[in-house]
Amino acid sequence: MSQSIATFIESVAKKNPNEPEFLQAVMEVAETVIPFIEENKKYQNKMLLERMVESDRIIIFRVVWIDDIGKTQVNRGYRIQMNSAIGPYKGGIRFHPSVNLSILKFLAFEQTFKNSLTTLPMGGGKGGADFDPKGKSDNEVMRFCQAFMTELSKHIGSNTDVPAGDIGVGGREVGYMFGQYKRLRNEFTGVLTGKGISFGGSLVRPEATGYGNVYFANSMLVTKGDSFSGKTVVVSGSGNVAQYAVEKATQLGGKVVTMSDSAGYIYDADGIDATKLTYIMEIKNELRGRISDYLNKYPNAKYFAGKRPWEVKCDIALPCATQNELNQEEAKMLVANGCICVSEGANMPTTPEAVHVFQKAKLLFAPGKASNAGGVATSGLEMSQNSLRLSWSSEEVDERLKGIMLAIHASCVKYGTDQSGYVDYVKGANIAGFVKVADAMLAQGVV
Ligand SMILES: NC(=O)C1=CN([C@@H]2O[C@H](COP(=O)(O)OP(=O)(O)OC[C@H]3O[C@@H](n4cnc5c(N)ncnc54)[C@H](OP(=O)(O)O)[C@@H]3O)[C@@H](O)[C@H]2O)C=CC1
Ligand SMILES: O=C(O)CCC(=O)C(=O)O
Repeated sequence: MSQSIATFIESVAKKNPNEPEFLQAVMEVAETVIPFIEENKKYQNKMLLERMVESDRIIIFRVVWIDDIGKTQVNRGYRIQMNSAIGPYKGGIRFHPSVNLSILKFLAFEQTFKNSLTTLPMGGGKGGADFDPKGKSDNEVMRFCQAFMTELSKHIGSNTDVPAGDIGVGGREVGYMFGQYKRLRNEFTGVLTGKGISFGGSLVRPEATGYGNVYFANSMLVTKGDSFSGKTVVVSGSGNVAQYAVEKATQLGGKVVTMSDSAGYIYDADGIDATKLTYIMEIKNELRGRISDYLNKYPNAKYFAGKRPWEVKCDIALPCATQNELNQEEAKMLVANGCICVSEGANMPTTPEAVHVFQKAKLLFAPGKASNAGGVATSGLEMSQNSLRLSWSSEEVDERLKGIMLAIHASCVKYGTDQSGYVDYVKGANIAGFVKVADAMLAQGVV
C-alpha cells in the first residue's frame, strides 16, 4: 500500500472508530481511486475523497412501538444521507438486528458510487433499524414501520431522499411505510421505490437486482466468448436478490444447485428449476420459513446446517446474502474447484482477502457496486415513471435495465482494463463511479 493511501486510511480510521465495515468499504475504494487521483491533475488538492467519506448528514432516532402482547418496544432508526452531488439521496432501508452505524455507512458509501454508475441522477443514502422482522406478526411489522416512518418522514421527500428496500424490507414493509408517509404528509408522491404496482411501483423492480446481477455476469462471460449455458451455478441467500438471480440464471441455461439462509444451505444436484423456485418463494415470501423447509417437498436435496455453499463445485458463484459472507479460504476453494466467474448480488459479500484471491487467479470478478446496481437503477426508473405519472411495460423496463447493465459493464472495462487485457472490475467500478460524482462536486464549488 502506498504512503498516501496508508495516510488517508489512517485518518479515516481515526475519525470513525469502531466502524470496521465502513473502513473496509473505504479502503477498497481508496486503493484504486487514490492512484487515479494522483495521475489526474484535475482531481488533485480538492480533498474529493476526503469529502466523499464524510456524510452530508446522519440522522439517528428512537423508534417506539407496541408489540402484540401490549409491551412497549424500543429500536434505533438511522438514515445516512451520504452524498447528493448528482441527485437526491437514494438507497435502501435495512431491518436486521445487526444494523449499526458502521454497516449503514459502508452501504451508503458504496451506494454513492453504485448510483453514479447507473447513469441515472441519484445521490447515495442508506438507512434502517436494528429491528428483527423474523417471528413478528404482520401487525407488529406494520406498527414498527409506521413508527419508523413517523420520524423518517421529516427528512425525506421525492426530490430530497427516496428510500427503498434492502435486507428485511420488501414489498410489505415499503407498503406500510408509504401508507404512513401519505397519512402524515397528505401527499401521494414517489417518496419510496419498490412500491406495489397498484400504487406507483414499477414492473420488474422486484426482479431487477437479481436479474441485473446475472446480466452483468453474462456480460463478463461474453468477454471470454462464454455464457451461462450448461454452467453449474452456486447461489447464496434465498431472499429477493437470490430468488431472481436463480430465476434468470436458470432462464439463461445455467443449473443452480444451492441456495441458503443464515442457518445453512440446501444442495440440489438436479438443479433448482422454475417449479422448485416457486416453492422457495412460497417458503420465504409467504410462509416466512427457513430454506431447510425445501426438503419437505424435495427430500432428495441435502441440507447443510451452519455451513455456506462455497464448498460446492461450480463454474459460477453468485453471493446474494450479506456482507463478508465469502472469505479467503472459501475463495481458494472456489478457485481450486474450477470456478471461473464470481458476481456479487449482495453488497460487499466478499472479504478483501478473498477478492485478492480471485484477482490473483484472474477470475471474472464483479463487485456489487457494479453487478447489483440493477436494483437501484430500476428504482431510478420507478422515480421517472412516478414523475411522468406513467407506467412502462415489463418489456420496456427490462430492456432499459439490460441497457444500463451493459453500460455499467462498459464503464468498468474502460477504467479497469490493464496492459495484459485483464479487466479489474473493482478498479473500473470505483474509478467510473468516482469520476461522475467528483466532476459534479467540482462544478458545484466548495460544498
Ligand atoms: N433488494 C435489493 O434490491 C438490493 C439488495 N442488495 C443487497 O443484496 C443482499 C440481499 O438483500 P435482499 O435479498 O434484498 O434481502 P432479503 O432480506 O430479501 O434476503 C436476505 C437473505 O440473506 C440472508 N442473510 C441475511 N443476513 C445473513 C447473515 N448474517 N448470514 C447469512 N445469511 C444472511 C437471509 O437469510 P435469513 O432469512 O436467515 O436472515 C436471506 O436469505 C444484501 O447485501 C443487500 O444489501 C443490493 C442491491 C439491491
Ligand atoms: O432501490 C434502491 O433505492 C435501494 C437499492 C439498494 O439499497 C442497494 O442498491 O443496495
